[in-house]
Amino acid sequence: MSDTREPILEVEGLTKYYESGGGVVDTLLGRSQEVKAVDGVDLELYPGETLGIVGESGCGKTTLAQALLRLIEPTAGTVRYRGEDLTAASDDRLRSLRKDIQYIFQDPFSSLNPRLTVGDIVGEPLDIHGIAAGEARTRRIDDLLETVGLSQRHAHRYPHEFSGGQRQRIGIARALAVDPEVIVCDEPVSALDVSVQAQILNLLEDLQDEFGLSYIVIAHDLSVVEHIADRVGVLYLGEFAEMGATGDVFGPPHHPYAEALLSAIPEPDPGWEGDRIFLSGEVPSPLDPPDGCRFHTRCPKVIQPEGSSLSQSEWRSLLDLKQRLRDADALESVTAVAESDGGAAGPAHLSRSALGERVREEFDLPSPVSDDEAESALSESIDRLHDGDFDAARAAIDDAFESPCERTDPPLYAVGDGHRIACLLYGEDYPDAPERA
Ligand SMILES: Nc1ncnc2c1ncn2[C@@H]1O[C@H](COP(=O)(O)OP(=O)(O)OP(=O)(O)O)[C@@H](O)[C@H]1O
Repeated sequence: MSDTREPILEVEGLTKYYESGGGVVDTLLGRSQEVKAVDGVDLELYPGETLGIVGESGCGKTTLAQALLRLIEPTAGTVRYRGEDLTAASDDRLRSLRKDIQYIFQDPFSSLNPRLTVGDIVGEPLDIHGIAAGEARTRRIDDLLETVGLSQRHAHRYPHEFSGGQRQRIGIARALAVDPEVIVCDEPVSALDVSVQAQILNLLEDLQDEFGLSYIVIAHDLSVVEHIADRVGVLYLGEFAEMGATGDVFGPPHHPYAEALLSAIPEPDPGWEGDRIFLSGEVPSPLDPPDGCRFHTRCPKVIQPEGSSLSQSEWRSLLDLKQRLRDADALESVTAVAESDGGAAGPAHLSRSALGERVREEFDLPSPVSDDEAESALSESIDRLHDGDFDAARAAIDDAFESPCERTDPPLYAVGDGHRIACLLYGEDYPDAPERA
């Protein structure tokens, strides 16, 4: 969806690196590492729309949401609200801007002050911003409680007397108190029972219609954003992998990461087995994100060098082996088959052919693999491993198996109207890529 309207919120290059001191020795040596939680994110939010932001745990969703509002200080980048740069605003100005941009926290159990009555929780922002006092304040609180489906009599009770869904309603009433234009909702329903989730999402939608609100909704659950968002951004290791209208992101073409996330959405039909895509490996550490495309270490569609005749699954497995060899400092850390085959002495005592078999079995590689050159590089690497020469084993495989995805960090390529995907498959250098929309 291309939009000719002016965005209400415009974010450019937003970056948040956390300092991670490491251990005592690192500190003494003056070494500190940076957790690259959010790394140069651009986004726009248009008036009256809902932008969903999805991704696995740890991909930087909460950091992005909080850096947007300067609840944590961004390391770099700008956030413009109606043209005004929030990142350059004075503390006073920021306080006043926070009236327009509100934040709803993930956990309604811990985000409400247990010592305040519901009336005072909802009334607090009215006091802070000097919006209403006395009877007007009481009336406003009563109205707000009714707006979110609670009632006046709840004003004198305490948060612990309410269910999870009701507490989230209190959080929403509190956010609405100052008449905001934008609400950032951080996992607004993930702490709630499934039956209550739909009620809260419906409430958010009703309030959007009634008050013309714009939302950013953070969720790890794709079905939540499918339900509520007009556009969706898929975050991976602090960067957007894909962004577009919800219907476009949920349909092809996909970023391979988004495709894997979508394949994991449970279907209502219990007999449905589907084509779930299992990603290899763990999410890499944001302390040291992979070079090139951040997803290449797990991507099922990682690009092969020209002329390769390997199957895609062989290629993926060879890159997994290459990664394991890079990180390895002992044979045991390459292949986990130590005790059963090598006895107590470990895999170092395996014969050459047994070691080869174990490596192929563990990485799901046939013997031979379907490309002659690749087979000879793999055999050479296994030979060197058997000699205990890690550098040579690494070199044999490093040179032979190189993907452009390891070198080039893809920009977000336009694949349709307002639909963008950060994957080299959609770049001009790869004409075999799936057809553009
Ligand atoms: N204060 C902090 N100091 C150091 N690292 C942090 C800090 N807060 C978050 N991180 C790291 O930043 C990365 C992104 O975290 P963030 O909480 O933003 O992700 P998320 O997608 O919201 O995850 P979740 O859904 O689990 O909350 C993670 O690796 C996390 O460990």
